[in-house]
Amino acid sequence: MASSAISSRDSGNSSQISLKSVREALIRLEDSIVFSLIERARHPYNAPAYDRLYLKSSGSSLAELFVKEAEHLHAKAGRYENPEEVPFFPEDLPSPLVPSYNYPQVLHPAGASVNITKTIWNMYFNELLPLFTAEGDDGNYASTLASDLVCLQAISRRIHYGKFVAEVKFRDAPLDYSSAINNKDKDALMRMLTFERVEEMVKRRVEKKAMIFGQEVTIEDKEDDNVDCKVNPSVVSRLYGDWIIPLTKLVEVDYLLRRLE
Ligand SMILES: C=C(O[C@@H]1C=C(C(=O)O)C=C[C@H]1O)C(=O)O
Repeated sequence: MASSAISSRDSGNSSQISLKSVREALIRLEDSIVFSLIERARHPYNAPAYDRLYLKSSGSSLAELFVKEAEHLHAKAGRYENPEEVPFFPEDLPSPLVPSYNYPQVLHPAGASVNITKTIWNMYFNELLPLFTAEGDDGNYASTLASDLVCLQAISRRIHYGKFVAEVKFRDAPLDYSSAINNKDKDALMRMLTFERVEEMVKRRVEKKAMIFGQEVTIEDKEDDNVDCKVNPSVVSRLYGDWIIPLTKLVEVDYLLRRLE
């Protein structure tokens, strides 16, 4: 299954994007998110990596420096040319060194600029990380932050995918959406784009993925059903229920409000 609904080389005509293909991309991103959390959980919380006082002279945390510098490198390699990718520190990013790739232009230009990375950053470091890491400090801050970066990128990509979801929903019912957009009626937009049954399925599926992907695999058959998971499946379900799904919907509403500019 492709991880993107729109940017694969042979996807051709951008108008072929559908709610089904976008939802398939979201399902594939669940795997990336669950695996990234499992990788991060190899290390304890490692508080100095996030403490601005730890790097005495810089005024930033090691986490901020790490993500900024990584994004500079990724920008040079062309990462942010893809409309699915949103940097956490868009200021002063270098231009790509690579020739441009012709990504299909699916999004409305005004909506393309929706960016809620600050909210995602605060949620990840202040709320989520303490829920799935053990207390403690093993000193491995570089590999810890490399894992944080992968988590942040996967979660942010999933949430900002709401732009594509919203574009498809708009194209499927332009008259209904246009009237709510013209009235700036956020509640009506939220009601129109919400599918509770789909959300319930997503939460149940990610919990199951965390259970399956996070098991210790042995060659003997296990008799014990009480397997220890590398990341608590109920934390993954909560991550989706409390943060990823509501923030995806926030991106959808923000995108739609700019869709007719
Ligand atoms: C992303 C969608 O929009 C909403 C958000 C969902 C999500 O974040 O998983 C699921 C259903 C909808 O309420 C969608 O319809 O697929």
